[in-house]
Amino acid sequence: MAAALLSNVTDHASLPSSYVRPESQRPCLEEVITNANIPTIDLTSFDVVAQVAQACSSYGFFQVVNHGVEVELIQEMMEVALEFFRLPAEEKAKHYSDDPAKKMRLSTSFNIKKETVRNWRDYLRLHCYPLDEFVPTWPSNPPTFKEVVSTYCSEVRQLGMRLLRAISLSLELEEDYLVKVLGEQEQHMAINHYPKCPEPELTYGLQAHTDPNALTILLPDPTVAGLQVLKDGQWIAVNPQPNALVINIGDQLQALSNGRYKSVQHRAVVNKDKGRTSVASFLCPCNNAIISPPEKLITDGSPAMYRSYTYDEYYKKFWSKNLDDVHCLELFKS
Ligand SMILES: O=C(O)CCC(=O)C(=O)O
Ligand SMILES: [Fe+2]
Repeated sequence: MAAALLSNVTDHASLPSSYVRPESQRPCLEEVITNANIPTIDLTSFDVVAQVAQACSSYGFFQVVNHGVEVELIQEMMEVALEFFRLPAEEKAKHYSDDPAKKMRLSTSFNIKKETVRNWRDYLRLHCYPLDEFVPTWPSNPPTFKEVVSTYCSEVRQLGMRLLRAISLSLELEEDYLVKVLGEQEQHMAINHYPKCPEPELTYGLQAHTDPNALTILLPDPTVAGLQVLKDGQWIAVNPQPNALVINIGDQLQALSNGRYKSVQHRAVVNKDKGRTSVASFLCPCNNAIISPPEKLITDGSPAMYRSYTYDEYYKKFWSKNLDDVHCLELFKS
């Protein structure tokens, strides 16, 4: 099974047809805007809430600096992620699974049982909260994996809570509104690895999608750009900044903000000369959290956009679909 992993092959001579997108769905790399970038917010600035409001309503994406996650830890996290994908095929095979219900699995593409065209990506998905429940199930190779990743997860969680409080305030809600509604949040991680690709203009590392969770904190590869964000119908390249983390609003914050903040489409493209690695941390509502727009954000001019639902219902629907299908939130419109 693990033979399916892209990272088991050092140099791919040509792009297998299963990865080739139809002409109308290719990335058109020459049309991507590379000199714009998403907003950067210094979390020590005095007007963080106003900057968050601006970034969330205009881009749904921003980078943060002075975010409190130690620089050495960020570097160690990236290093252990790279090391993991360099492990021998037999070692990686132990973790391989295509079943999205598994709480720890190494897989490839996105959802190979549902999709028609593959994505040029391998990924390791982990559940990360509570740590003492899940760390024992994680890979023990590389030997520093558990320690580095668990420390990174706790720091990122703290940052996530801080951001959720700023986002609540930016919506003129009580500071702990979102943290309370989301309940005992789950935390998932996707360590994405996109090897060098022989024909990057024909495929994606990860096709356009929105994140189904509440808030995502991405550690991008500092050496190569690849993440692109849709803004006013155009794809903007996110140029990684040293030690910055990339934040985006997921589907649940779009619903909980009654559509004021958008869970924006983004994608990862690949390139010929360099592999790329990214580490996405997803804060997810607890399964029985009720997602429903706050009274305060429902007005005559903006009625409730979505019906109430539990996150469990949403997440099951999300994984039962292919990313090419209609957007999952559309199915929850009131
Ligand atoms: O690799 C990236 O830059 C994006 C990853 C991503 O969007 C995801 O894992 O949901
Ligand atoms: Fe994503």
